[in-house]
Amino acid sequence: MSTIYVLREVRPLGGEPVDVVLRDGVVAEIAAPGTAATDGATVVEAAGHVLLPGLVDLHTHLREPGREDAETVESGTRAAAAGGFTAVHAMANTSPVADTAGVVEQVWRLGQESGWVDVHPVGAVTVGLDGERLAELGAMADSAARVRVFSDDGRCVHDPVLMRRALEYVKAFDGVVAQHAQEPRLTEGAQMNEGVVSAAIGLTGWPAVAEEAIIARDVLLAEHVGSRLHVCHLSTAGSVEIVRWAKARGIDVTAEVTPHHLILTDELARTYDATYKVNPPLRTAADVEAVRAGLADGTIDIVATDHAPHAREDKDCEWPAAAFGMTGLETALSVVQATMVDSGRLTWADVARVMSANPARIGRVEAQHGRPIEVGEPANLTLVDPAARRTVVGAEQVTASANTPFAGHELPGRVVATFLRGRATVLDGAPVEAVDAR
Ligand SMILES: NC(=O)N[C@@H](CC(=O)O)C(=O)O
Ligand SMILES: [Zn+2]
Ligand SMILES: [Zn+2]
Repeated sequence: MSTIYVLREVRPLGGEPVDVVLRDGVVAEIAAPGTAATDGATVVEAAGHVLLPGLVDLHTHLREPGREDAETVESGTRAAAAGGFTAVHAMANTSPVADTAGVVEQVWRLGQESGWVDVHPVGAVTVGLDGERLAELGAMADSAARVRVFSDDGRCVHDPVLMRRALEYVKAFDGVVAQHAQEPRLTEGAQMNEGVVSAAIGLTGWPAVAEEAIIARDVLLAEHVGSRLHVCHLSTAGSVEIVRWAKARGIDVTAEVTPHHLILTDELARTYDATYKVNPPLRTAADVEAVRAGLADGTIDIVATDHAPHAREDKDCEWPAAAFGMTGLETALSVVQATMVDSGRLTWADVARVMSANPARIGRVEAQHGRPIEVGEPANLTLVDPAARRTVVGAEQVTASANTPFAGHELPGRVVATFLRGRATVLDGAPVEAVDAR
């Protein structure tokens, strides 16, 4: 028999307190505060805590198969649950690449076995991410993994003919192409944002135009083909402007920003600490302000972590030799609270939209995730204590990798509990071990 939970005096979406009862995998009852029957139930005292729909990450790197030393499906999904997520989309740049029905089904099955979150594999757009031949998009869509998001993330689909064909192809199964917007010729050897700091410290720059030129091209291609485009980890003020223009024109484009691009700038490169080396690079304070404004006004649809764990030897080296990427699953919600909620730019209901409902809809998992908190809905939920503060300690992170850029930072908010179909994956702020999966 499954455990019954009573979340006492909790505030759904930051609203008025109620008791929420989880039973048989669903929200079974919503009652006046302090009135729900607690016989046989586990009571979670949640006064002052905010209840959100379980977070959905459209952009996670789980590294399995191939780099299990950096992360596995098991460790990455446990980190996701700790961060308040109930579903993640696992990027295709594994080894082998997730470019066939066989590989996406393998990742999907590993996700099922892990039981921490629902894992939805992303399929590669091109064979081996080589940018030359389209992968078996239809076979991946029809597989048990039911792939709807396709991306060569880590690489840009830079050939406009291939990009056009991919956009045309995915229409047949309501898929979306998620583009890593990076013009390769403009970013050869690039190490960080091109600007005042790169000039001062002598690292090769990655100009904003290398991102913006691809986004501009792709929104026009999406319009021409009548297809759906998603822009990964948008990072510049110009990119926000282009997406805003495209949406005003009625183009079917969605965009994401990462937590790190909402708070960190290229000034950090002066440390030469490769923890801050990421693709796209950390930009300027003006770009940070522009992406915050874009997220607040709906131009940017979602926050996605781009959780990119790397083994120590790939990060503990000189900047030019280090891998691009930083972890993010366990700090995402706190960074969004710090930058957007505590500043009054987003409400908790908005956070539910940009971190759950919108990513669920874009990834076509909205039947299970990003649902309203109502009786009868699947109990995929996250309980947050917004008044808590914590100092991030790298070694205490659940992820198997140590490359968090927030070590030593004090951040607001704490995920107290996460529920996947009514089963607690996290309680009292810690993953529930011996998860009796499914
Ligand atoms: N974001 C990164 O810096 N790295 C990602 C690839 C990517 O998202 O482009 C990775 O796979 O490590
Ligand atoms: Zn990318
Ligand atoms: Zn990525």
